[in-house]
Amino acid sequence: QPQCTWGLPRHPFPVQHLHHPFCPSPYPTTTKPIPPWTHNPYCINTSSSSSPPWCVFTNAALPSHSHNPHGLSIITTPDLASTLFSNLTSARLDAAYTQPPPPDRLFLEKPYAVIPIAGKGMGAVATRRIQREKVVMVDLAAVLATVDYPADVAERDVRELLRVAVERLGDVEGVMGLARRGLGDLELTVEEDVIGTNSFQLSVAERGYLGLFPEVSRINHACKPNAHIHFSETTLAMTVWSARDIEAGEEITISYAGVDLPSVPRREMLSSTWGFDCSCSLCTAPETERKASDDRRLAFHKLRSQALNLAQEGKYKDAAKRLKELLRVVDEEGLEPFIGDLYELPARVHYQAGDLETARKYFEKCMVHLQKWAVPGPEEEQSLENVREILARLEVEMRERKTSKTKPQVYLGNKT
Ligand SMILES: C[S@@+](CC[C@H](N)C(=O)[O-])C[C@H]1O[C@@H](n2cnc3c(N)ncnc32)[C@H](O)[C@@H]1O
Repeated sequence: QPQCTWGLPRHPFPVQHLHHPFCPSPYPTTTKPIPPWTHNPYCINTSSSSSPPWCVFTNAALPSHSHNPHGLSIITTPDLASTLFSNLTSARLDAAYTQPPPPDRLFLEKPYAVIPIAGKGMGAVATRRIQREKVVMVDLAAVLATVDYPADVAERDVRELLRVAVERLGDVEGVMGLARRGLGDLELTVEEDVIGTNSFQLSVAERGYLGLFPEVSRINHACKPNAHIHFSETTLAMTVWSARDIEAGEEITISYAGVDLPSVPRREMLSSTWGFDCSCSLCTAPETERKASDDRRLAFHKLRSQALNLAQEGKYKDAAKRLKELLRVVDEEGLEPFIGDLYELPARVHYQAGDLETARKYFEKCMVHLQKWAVPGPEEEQSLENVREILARLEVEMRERKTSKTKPQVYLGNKT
């Protein structure tokens, strides 16, 4: 590969301190922007000469297939920007918008419209019936802003970076027109208000970012939502999946907080982090209904920690009993679509308890959950590979069991 992703020739020898040791940093700039950026990076230097500058990197034409691309601005260091963009090849981006293929992915036309919702500003409402487990929306980040500034970066510089990040986007009005909380006392700039009101906290390449997704950010929160979101570090896109059948005319909702939280911490989190008092159907339901939901969510946490402790003590049959009860509670509370990463626990516990049939059922559920990452990144690929291997080994073991009645022999641990 003679060239680096951002168009510069590779170093003949690796440079140790760079994330991409064979690629020069795209900073300092040349007079012409270096692809994939459509603008020269806008950078501020920190007072320490040894720390890297913090810059805005923009490609105003992404996603490239869109008629009205909102663009992507990343606020980070040059090395980190190159890490993010080296993943974001056009093939991967295309895949984010075409994977999974129908029938799991919905049609070319949007199955929703953004319209006013009483008491919540705007919101996304289904314009047709959406079956459970369909891709409803895919949205590339418009702004990814680091939350890891070193202490010597001044507040006014952070504001300036945000201003430039938004100003350079392909659809500035679209982004500036998103919801704002307008926290008067804090004297926020419009960009800060928009980002603070609409962004999700994300981890990319093990760093913390605020991610703004203009289309997803029109979806309101519900404590018992009918859709869920997946963010891919590989494509920097957020995918919205329906969690149950959604009827035409029904509002599409996601959870901004942990979907398993009981009402008090949930409402506190929504108020402190997102700045609003939740008026979703669960929060406005009669007291008895809210209490029943809280009881189930508390039981969920209690049963999970009991099952974990019992499994650690090697009491797999008791752990399996707790997990059976836990999954009943999950079902009753309608949380089943949101707990995909929990299935590994019952899978392993049932395996250790000698119930290979049930273990296989849960490993298959793990697989379905992992496959939901529309375009899996390297970590998801590895997890998928692990589960595939486990399932193959289980099949062999089940066949052997049928002939000789032995106890489980293989420990289904992660590959080291
Ligand atoms: C990410 S935006 C969602 C879209 C927004 N309603 C709009 O008009 O663009 C978050 C804002 O929507 C409103 N919101 C979202 N979910 C809500 C809920 N469950 N109850 C009340 N307000 C909500 C709050 O004003 C919140 O600050």
